[in-house]
Amino acid sequence: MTTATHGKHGDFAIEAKGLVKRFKTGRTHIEVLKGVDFDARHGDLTMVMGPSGSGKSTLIAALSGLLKPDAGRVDALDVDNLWKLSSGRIDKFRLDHCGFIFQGFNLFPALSALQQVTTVLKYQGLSGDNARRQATAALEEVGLGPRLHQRPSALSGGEKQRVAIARALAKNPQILFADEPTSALDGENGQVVIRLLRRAATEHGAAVICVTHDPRLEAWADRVIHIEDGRILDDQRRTPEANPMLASAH
Ligand SMILES: Nc1ncnc2c1ncn2[C@@H]1O[C@H](COP(=O)(O)OP(=O)(O)OP(=O)(O)O)[C@@H](O)[C@H]1O
Repeated sequence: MTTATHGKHGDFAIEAKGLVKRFKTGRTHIEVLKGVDFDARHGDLTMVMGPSGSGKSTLIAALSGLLKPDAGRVDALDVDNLWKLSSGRIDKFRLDHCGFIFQGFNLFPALSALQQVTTVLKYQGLSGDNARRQATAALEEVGLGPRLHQRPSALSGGEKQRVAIARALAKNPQILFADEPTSALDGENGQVVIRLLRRAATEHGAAVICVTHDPRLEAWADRVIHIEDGRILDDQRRTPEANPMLASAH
């Protein structure tokens, strides 16, 4: 199951130029993004690292159509200047093309693992049977075949995060945004999540953009971007280790 590279921006799934975002706190404005240029390619696992408060989550929100920047533009897939679209069309773009994974899992307490995933697919227009089939396949891919009918309260943190990943991947998104996806997980579950993100890039061809403090992710990344105080300080392309499990054990 590979997403063909497409979109008029070629290899780039997303390109942003000159992003500025300010927040008002009392009478003062703080500038959280100070003219950030950013891009991410299909098939790459791009890591965004930086200290707390450096603007990582704000960047993800501006790139994904969740938070309007004060200046700058975002071109994504076939869309020129995402922020010029109506809010309804931005929502549709996100629903059709983007997956999200957050540290808090964001699962509905009353729904089983299978229902968490089918709900999103039905919202996208799939019929009940197709949604169930696709959701089951996505949950099996993350190793949750035997836990399809459990609710979040009966799942471990690692399993909940895998449900969230299955939900994000089930629609085969071209862009996958992950914000601190391993921070609530122990080492072993963190590794499972990292491997799934790697696979989303390599096997599904998604542009995976992952904000993290977790240095274990670095071995799996194609690119590591460091952001500090609203500016990109460093942008390194690297070759992921053949066996990052072993690499990270040293
Ligand atoms: N809605 C808001 N109103 C005011 N200030 C905000 C708002 N959202 C974020 N900020 C501020 O912007 C700065 C950057 O926040 P952001 O969440 O992007 O940082 P981050 O790098 O993701 O941090 P962390 O690693 O702690 O999650 C912080 O100082 C934060 O307090």
